[in-house]
Amino acid sequence: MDKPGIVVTGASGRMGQMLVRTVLASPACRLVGALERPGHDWIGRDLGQAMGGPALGIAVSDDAVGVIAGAQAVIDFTSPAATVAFAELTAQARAVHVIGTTGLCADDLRAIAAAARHAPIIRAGNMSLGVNLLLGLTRRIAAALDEDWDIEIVEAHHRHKVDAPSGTALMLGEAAAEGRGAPLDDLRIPARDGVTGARPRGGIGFAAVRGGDVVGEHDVIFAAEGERVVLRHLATDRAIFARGALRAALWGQDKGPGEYDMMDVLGL
Ligand SMILES: NC(=O)C1=CN([C@@H]2O[C@H](COP(=O)(O)OP(=O)(O)OC[C@H]3O[C@@H](n4cnc5c(N)ncnc54)[C@H](O)[C@@H]3O)[C@@H](O)[C@H]2O)C=CC1
Ligand SMILES: O=C(O)C1=N[C@H](C(=O)O)C[C@H](O)C1
Repeated sequence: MDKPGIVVTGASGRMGQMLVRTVLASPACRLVGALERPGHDWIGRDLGQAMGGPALGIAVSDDAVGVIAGAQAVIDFTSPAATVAFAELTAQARAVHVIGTTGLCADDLRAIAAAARHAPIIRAGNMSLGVNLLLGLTRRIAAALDEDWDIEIVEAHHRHKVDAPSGTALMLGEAAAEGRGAPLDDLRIPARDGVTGARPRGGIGFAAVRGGDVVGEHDVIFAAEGERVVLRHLATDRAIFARGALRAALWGQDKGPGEYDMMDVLGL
């Protein structure tokens, strides 16, 4: 059987370019298309040349219907609105949709769930091995410690990031809430600003730092009287996310319709 053909969406983006390089370097798949948003100045240009290298013979396109129709997998790190549209098109093509996009709202998640009735969708706010390992540790530690231990999640990202808390921070928060035996919505402490009053016992707090070129840093802090436990993940190279996403696209090739995450892909 032919190697799976992969389409990268948002091909000019920070993750898009990293994904293009990762797919091209893999002997297990072929790059068959690159999508950008209508009006982007890469549309119609050769992808390799637009990235500052030799020609690849793949023109960057805004024809999502036509490009996705020829794919076995779509790797998508774009924006929530684009991802919802790609979910429907990828499901129509019965291809695997790997979603790295964060900042998705409840309506977006419902649309993605509807698309997953027709084809596999693998979605995670963080595709790295390290963060997915940290999810299990966070759940276990939160389950072992009582409410004398306050849980705070602190994340830092580059100045261009548009959503907060990060997708990873929310995943870590969900893991901590699961350890505490309650939904995150019940435990989440609203963002602090002004006279907030004392910290609610048992709540889970979030704080976001934005600046410079930080790739992604996450601390899960368990703080009690007299001691603290801190779990930390530092991403220093976006290649970790791209490798995870490609692994998910290949893993999904023999999977039936449904929603999956990186814990499924990694067997964690
Ligand atoms: N799950 C994970 O492991 C990771 C997730 N992310 C998430 O991925 C997303 C993208 O991040 P970056 O690459 O840093 O952003 P970026 O802004 O550099 O790239 C996004 C790209 O998507 C393109 N785009 C927007 N609408 C489009 C459309 N309708 N059709 C085609 N392309 C479209 C934009 O033009 C842009 O080139 C964010 O939500 C971010 O949080 C980022 C890193 C890791
Ligand atoms: O926008 C980013 O850059 C990142 N986004 C993801 C998130 O929201 O957690 C993953 C990673 O931290 C980088």
